Amino acid sequence: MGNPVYLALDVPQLDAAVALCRKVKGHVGGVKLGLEFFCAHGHHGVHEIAHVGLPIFLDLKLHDIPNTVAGAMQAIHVLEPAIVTVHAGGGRAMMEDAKAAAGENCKVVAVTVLTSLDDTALNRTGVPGSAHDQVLRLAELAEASGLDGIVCSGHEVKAVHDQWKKGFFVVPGLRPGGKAAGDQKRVVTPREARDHGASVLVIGRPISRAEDPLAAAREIEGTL
Ligand SMILES: O=C(O)c1cc(=O)[nH]c(=O)n1[C@@H]1O[C@H](COP(=O)(O)O)[C@@H](O)[C@H]1O
Repeated sequence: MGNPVYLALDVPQLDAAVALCRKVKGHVGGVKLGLEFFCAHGHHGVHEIAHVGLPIFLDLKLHDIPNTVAGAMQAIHVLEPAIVTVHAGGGRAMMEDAKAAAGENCKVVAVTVLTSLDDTALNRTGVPGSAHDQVLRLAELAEASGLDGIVCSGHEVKAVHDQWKKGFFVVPGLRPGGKAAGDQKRVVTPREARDHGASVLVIGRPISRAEDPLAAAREIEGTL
């Protein structure tokens, strides 16, 4: 298996994002372009990053009525992303239509409970119980909707993997030992996530904000 680390390019400047990608190429398996990047640089920015030659994970967290989400999926076909995210909270019909509209080579994965939420913050959104149970419920719905997998934290990935053997599991909220969690609440190390069944490890600031991003990427690679 190749390097499972996808670098989250949550960097405002396009030239800085391209330079960072070039620097760590060979020590990450792909790059994740999220809302900050896409809102600032759109299709043009994705094309610029694609020239670096790493697989692209387009993390747009689509969440709308089925027709609108399917239209958005069709509009990003040309960018040939390897992975795209939608929110599981959009429901079964939305996920089914998103998958049907995605290209053949594009994995569609559902965001379950954001890694920035703990149980208390989740309960305040009106969802009772634990983040763990909600992730398992939404994973079941994503599988029934024909998606490839889900996004969850390293706290849940083992249980989800036990329930959905062939699922594709994206795990963010990763911090190599001792690194500041920041806004993340449900955090594990990259190695723990991998050992518990993660398919993709999403890592942003521990690499992008490191004094030496290449050294940070290499160090993480060495722990896997
Ligand atoms: O869908 C995601 O990638 C995602 C889901 C989630 O629950 N939590 C989460 O942090 N992410 C993304 O993963 C990345 C984590 O970045 P760092 O906290 O800097 O490593 C960010 O780009 C987030 O948008």
